[in-house]
Amino acid sequence: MMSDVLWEIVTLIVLVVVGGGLLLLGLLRGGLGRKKAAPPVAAPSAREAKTRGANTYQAGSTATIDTSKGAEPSRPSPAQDAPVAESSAPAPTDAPADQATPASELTSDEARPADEAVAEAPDIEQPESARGRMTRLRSRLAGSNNAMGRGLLSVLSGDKLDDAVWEEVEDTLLGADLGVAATTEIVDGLKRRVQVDGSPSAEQLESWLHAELLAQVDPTMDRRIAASRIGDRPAVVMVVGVNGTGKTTTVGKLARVLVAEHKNVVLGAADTFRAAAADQLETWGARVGVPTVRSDKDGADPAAVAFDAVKQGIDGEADVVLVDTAGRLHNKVGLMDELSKVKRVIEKQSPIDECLLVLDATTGQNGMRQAEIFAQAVNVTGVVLTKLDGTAKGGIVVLVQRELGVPVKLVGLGEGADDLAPFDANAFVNAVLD
Ligand SMILES: Nc1nc2c(ncn2[C@@H]2O[C@H](COP(=O)(O)OP(=O)(O)OP(=O)(O)O)[C@@H](O)[C@H]2O)c(=O)[nH]1
Repeated sequence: MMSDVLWEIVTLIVLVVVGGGLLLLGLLRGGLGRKKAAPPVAAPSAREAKTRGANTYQAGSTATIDTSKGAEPSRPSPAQDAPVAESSAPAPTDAPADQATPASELTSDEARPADEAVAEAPDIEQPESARGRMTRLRSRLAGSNNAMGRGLLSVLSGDKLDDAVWEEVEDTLLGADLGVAATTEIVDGLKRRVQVDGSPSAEQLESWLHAELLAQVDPTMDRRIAASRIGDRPAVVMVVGVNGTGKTTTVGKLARVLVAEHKNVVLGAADTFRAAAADQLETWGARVGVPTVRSDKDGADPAAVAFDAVKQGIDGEADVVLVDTAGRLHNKVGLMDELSKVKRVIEKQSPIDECLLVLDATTGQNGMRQAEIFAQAVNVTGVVLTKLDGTAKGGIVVLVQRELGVPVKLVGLGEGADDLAPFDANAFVNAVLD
């Protein structure tokens, strides 16, 4: 009896010990199993953490002066010869176009590893010197405009110089957009010389024609551009003109001309009407290491942008500030008001030393009407005639100078980045009579 009770107690103890052990084991295994099944929490990569923490750089209304301007020039970029229309694409890099990042969207260098930032820095191009550009581009000018010269010379080289011949000379000059007054003066001048000389040789006639044309183009006009510091401040150049005439392109090309002359340039993107205009200008500037002052807001106040650009030019001791403006003409009063306001606001800090009017040479008389409207709003000091490579109407040079009383200072002779040349009266007449 006693041994039966003992056995029952021993069995009970064994069961309790084994059961407890199993329970403990089960609990332990269950706990570990649950831990294993939980998804791992990935630790953020160092790069992700930095990017999240970094501020995205947004170009504000003032840009910092790009100190890379003085940096050693890199090899010329193939983009230099690309059509200018393509310059509205993102800033030139060696990356394919769809990978290139517009300057306004760049993240600050803090956000990327140093080697990456270096690899993506835009190449600084070395623009071609402006000297002799018109001679280099002479074939472009001659290509379309020497039809007028050849026509005149062939008419004048006939057997006799009668009324029919003079009429044909007049028609050719008028057809090349010289305008009535200049045409009459040229024909009268030639007639007078013929009366004195009797029967001139073909060479003599050509040299008279050269002299008459040159007198009309007027080599004595002062075609220099205010682009050097005046006293203790930068020169301020305002560029006006109808959209599509090549205004923004001209400001970009002019910046290149000035950089080639070792000028320290600041660009002001005060054409806030067309959203892409500021990007386009900034791209031109970046190519030659020139800072662009802009606003990222569409339709921002152009006068405020112009003010900031001039301020940056003054503070940074630049040589020259080039201010691009909008030129929509559908509302003449609005345009005049806007341009006058830009002018007024700039003049709170500095006089405007130069106001260049950009005209498309292919628009002929229509362009002249536009020119007059601009001349009423601002004090135009010089004309840039663009697309002279694409027209046989080079006589517009003479017409525009007569009508506005200001010289043609620069001519656009192609879509290439260095196809803007200082206007040279002799080279122009030589090309026409080539
Ligand atoms: N053939 C030729 N094309 C030119 C010349 N200058 C500019 N262009 C072209 O003219 C077109 C218009 O140029 P833009 O600079 O965008 O015109 P814009 O007047 O500034 O227009 P907005 O920026 O809207 O004010 C572009 O396709 C240029 O490549 C030139 O001298 N010759």
